[in-house]
Amino acid sequence: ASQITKTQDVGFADKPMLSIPSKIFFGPKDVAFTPYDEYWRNSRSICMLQLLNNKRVQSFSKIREEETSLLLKKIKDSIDSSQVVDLTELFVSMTNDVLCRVALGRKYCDGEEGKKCKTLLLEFVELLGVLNIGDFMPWLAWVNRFNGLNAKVAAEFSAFLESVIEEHMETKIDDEEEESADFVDILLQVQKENKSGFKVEMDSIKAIIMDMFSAGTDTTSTLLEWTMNELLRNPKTAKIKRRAVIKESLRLHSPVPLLPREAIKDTKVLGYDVAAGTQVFVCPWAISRDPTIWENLEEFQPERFLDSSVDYKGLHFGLIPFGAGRRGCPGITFAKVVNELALARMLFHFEFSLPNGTKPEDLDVDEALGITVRRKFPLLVVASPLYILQGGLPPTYARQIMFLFLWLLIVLPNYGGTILKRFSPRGSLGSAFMSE
Ligand code: HEM
Repeated sequence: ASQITKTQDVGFADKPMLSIPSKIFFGPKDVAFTPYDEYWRNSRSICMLQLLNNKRVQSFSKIREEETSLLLKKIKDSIDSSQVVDLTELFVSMTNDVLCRVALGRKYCDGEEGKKCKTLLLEFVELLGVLNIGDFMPWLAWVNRFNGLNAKVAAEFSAFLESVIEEHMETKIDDEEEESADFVDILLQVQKENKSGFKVEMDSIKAIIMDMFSAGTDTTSTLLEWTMNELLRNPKTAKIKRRAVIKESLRLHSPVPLLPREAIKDTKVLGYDVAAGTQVFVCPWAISRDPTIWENLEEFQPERFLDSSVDYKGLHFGLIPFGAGRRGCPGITFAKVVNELALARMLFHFEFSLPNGTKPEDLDVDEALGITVRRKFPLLVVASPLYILQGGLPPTYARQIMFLFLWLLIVLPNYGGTILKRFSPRGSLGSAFMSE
């Protein structure tokens, strides 16, 4: 990994030309599947400087808060109706909705009307996980060509984005609204200003937006799903600081298992000859389970990160879930804040257990095949409120403040410790997360 993404980063910065992404991204004209050329440099720079920089990610905080509140409300509703919660479904919905609002300005997947749009989005992301055997063994290309069904999904998604872009073109945003601009607004602005001399065509806008969905939704919901999976299997670890928990989840379940690269010129890697055009796959999943790097590697032990400087930003090659080098993930900050907020809020408000008396150690950990490694089956849980005095999730904070006030005034000075221990043996769980 270090050879490919650091020492010889430029020499392996190309991506294999895969037939499905090339078709659905119009060339490809996105960022993730584009060869290492002038086009990639320009589109990547738009992503880094305009769409995913810290300031921009910060400007979407209200969207994150609202969408995580909605997630909590759905969990609360499940408690009120004594239903099992499908966390997988909730995470997929939340990440889609966040991306929809950030990229397109509003949710298109709400209500009955939106069901079709939701299915379309999910099918589109799935499409990228389809392996076209012909890309690797040309003589088998006939086995699964880019078939009619795939082409239909791609065309529908493209038409949907076109209508969204036209809608945006009709509504002008002024300078004051700059702060609340979504990705389509920003890309249209870059197209208009044409400062860098890079001509942003309509296909590029569509492809970059499509990239945000394909690279940002599945990966984020997969990470949330596996983190909850591991916290359910190892309840004690939830008390450990969340960053460590997320790092350990990324170590055991790198959402993207393979980083595809292509050699630009003839070279040598660790003594082996590698010819120009050779496809090379770095495997973060396997590296994270390498016994020469990790102890007790099958165990979920977030504490291993507590006194360690190892991070996932691409500098420690034993942990590269976001890749590394010039093709490394530009969405780390975006993903980090959504994940941390969703997890912290969920664990602060609720306790989760497995339905039908399933023991934590019996929770299945089967993985599905695809561009991301998701759980094979949905993660079903039973939720219960963590604090006995918590009166649900009011639309405003007024009720919570009132409860807090009463709690501080009457209950806490007298019986605080006893009550918390008695009714919520894991009371410190949420507090540990929120204290950060
Ligand atoms: C937990 C969440 C995420 C994970 C695990 C993840 C992981 C990755 C990985 C492994 C790569 C390939 C890196 C390489 O080849 O070295 C990548 C690329 C990329 N990611 Fe992410 N990602 C996540 C979230 C996001 C988000 C939220 C966005 C945008 C909204 C995003 C946008 C991209 C883009 C555009 C690329 C292509 C970069 C290029 O080829 O230059 N990712 N990501």
